[in-house]
Amino acid sequence: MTGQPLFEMHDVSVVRAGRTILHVDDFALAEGEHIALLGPNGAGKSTFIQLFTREVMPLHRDNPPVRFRGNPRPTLADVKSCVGVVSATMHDQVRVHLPVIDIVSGGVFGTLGLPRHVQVSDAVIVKARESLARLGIADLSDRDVMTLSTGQVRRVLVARELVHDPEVLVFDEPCTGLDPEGMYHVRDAMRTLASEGCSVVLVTHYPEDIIPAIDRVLLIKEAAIIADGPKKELLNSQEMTNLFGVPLAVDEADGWYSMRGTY
Ligand SMILES: Nc1ncnc2c1ncn2[C@@H]1O[C@H](COP(=O)(O)OP(=O)(O)OP(=O)(O)O)[C@@H](O)[C@H]1O
Repeated sequence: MTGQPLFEMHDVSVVRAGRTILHVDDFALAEGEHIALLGPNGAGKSTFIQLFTREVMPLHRDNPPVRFRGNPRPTLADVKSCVGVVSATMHDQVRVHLPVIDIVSGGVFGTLGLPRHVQVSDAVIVKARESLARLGIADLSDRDVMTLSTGQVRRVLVARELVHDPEVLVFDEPCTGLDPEGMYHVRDAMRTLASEGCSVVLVTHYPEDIIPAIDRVLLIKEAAIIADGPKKELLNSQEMTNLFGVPLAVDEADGWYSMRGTY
């Protein structure tokens, strides 16, 4: 790795209710790098992401265990200025009748719609329309978000993150609850953004979500990183069977992976 990493961890422990829910010996993510975190329910993936986004603090160490661009004490604002997050949890919060353009413009304020009494500038609206166009959903701009399909809302939430030009986009289980059409478009959005130079950090249970541009895979199980390396070495039947604890077979075609149970 050349240059200063975007994010590094050394001897990091997160403890909740007296239990270590994640321990990381060493990890570094380079600027612009794409990565997928794969692991079973409760493994510690979201905790890992929340360390990155400064929503979770590790146990104190004399030598700061987490650094963001070399800074041992980055603020939430430092991280938010360059990292966007799209998650199914955020999706659950979309429960108001608002035009899509307001949802996307709200990304500038970090809110799901536009805050009361806020007059949004023309520049923000232009940026929001551009973000929708980047994802191929410009035609949804004036629709009531509550009338969209689950897959369309998920893409609107990606567009909402794009309004502040993130350098890194975290996709936390982005395809959960989507039908094949929704999955297709969300994976296509990840593909487009990665090809445009945005670093993609993906959290998933399924190799199918891992777009070809992601080469590095982190396997997380029982609060620890059990493997960190190129996907061609880790996305195979043996590693997946060990990771999820049931017999699984992995196939690859044109850089895309698929996984099924063997019985
Ligand atoms: N505040 C908390 N108090 C106690 N336990 C917690 C707390 N937060 C998380 N945990 C536990 O820590 C473990 C790791 O949680 P985490 O959400 O990071 O897992 P995950 O890999 O993202 O799981 P999933 O795939 O189900 O989303 C889980 O067993 C969870 O129950």
